Amino acid sequence: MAEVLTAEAVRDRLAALADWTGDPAGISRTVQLGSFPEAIAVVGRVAEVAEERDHHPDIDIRWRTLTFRCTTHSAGGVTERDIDLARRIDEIVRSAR
Ligand SMILES: C[C@H](O)[C@H](O)[C@H]1CNC2=NC(N)=NC(=O)C2=N1
Repeated sequence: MAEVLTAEAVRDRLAALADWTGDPAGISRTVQLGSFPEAIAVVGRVAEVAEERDHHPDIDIRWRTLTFRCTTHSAGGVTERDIDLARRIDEIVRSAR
């Protein structure tokens, strides 16, 4: 099972993920899309990636604003799997804008 990163390791990884904040309990990013359908399309693409990886972010949907929170529930905190998922979410958001 993936190990929970230390606070220092999370800070280190977040230095390369400019839009994300967090700590060993979880990392999150809020993003506003152009419209509700665009936001839902992003959620759909993130859902595909999450299913492929069997690793799922918590997602809050408020009209066209999405908040993604990544933590590994089975490990009780942030692991490298969450860092990888955050990078993929960034790619999906980038290509949707
Ligand atoms: C059985 C299956 O592997 C688990 O339930 C997966 C599914 N997706 C998951 N996603 C996340 N973020 N954390 C988990 O611990 C997790 N567990």
